[in-house]
Amino acid sequence: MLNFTKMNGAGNDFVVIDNRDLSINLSKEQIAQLCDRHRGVGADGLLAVEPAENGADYKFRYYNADGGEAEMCGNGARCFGAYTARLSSPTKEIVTFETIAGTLSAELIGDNVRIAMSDPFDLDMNLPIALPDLGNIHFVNTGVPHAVAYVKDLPALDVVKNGAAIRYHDHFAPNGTNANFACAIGPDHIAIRTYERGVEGETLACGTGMCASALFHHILTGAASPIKVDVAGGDTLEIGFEPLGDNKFSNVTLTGPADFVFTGSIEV
Ligand SMILES: N[C@@H](CCC[C@H](N)C(=O)O)C(=O)O
Repeated sequence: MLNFTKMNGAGNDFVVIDNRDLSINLSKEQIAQLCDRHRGVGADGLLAVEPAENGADYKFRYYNADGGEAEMCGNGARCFGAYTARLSSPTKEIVTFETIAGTLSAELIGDNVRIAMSDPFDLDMNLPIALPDLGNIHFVNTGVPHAVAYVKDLPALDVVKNGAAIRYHDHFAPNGTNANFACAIGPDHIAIRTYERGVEGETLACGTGMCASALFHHILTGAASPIKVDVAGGDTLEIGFEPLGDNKFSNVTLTGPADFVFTGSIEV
């Protein structure tokens, strides 16, 4: 029997397991089955809490719904922060955790959690990719790879068709990329929709995708930090950053909700 907690961050939902004693060994197939919305718990991904190896409080492991491990997940990091904060008594207000994308921290601020993200890298603009419904496509790695395209009519966009065309484009082979579609709705406010690698569909929110899209909004319009981001699930989150010039950034933060939904146990 596997005990788990179901959580979501702005509608991006996760199965969370406590594996601090490293007694749980799930195969890729078992993780995919747990995340299956018809045959399992149902989630966009699975988070596992493991013991840290580098002096942080915990180690963060993240698996997409297809069972493949990813370096980071922004919404997952907020849920991981809220979950691990409760593992100590009294509840911690700041938790640090190592991820494949570096050591991050989560700070509990009222009902929200703020993640201090790793510095973005590999930023590249106006990629040599032409797709019928889209304008210029940009790329940055904000913990995981993200392509961002600005579009005129976000609600009408076929995110699955266009997202898959970018995700599987030769330019991003062999690892592929997540794909975000953004439009400005105010000077420091954008709306985005995201196609997630490993879910192979649109999710209600993607934290690392919000960070990527906000950084390009700053580069393209000069909008100052923080930038508000509306996501498909209806929430508005906030991205902070410090521009260093030459399209480099530090102190990127992601602030938004992290909600506990239910706990349960399931046979695997
Ligand atoms: N949901 C995420 C990103 C999860 C990883 C992604 N699907 C990938 O494979 O790169 C987020 O909130 O950042």
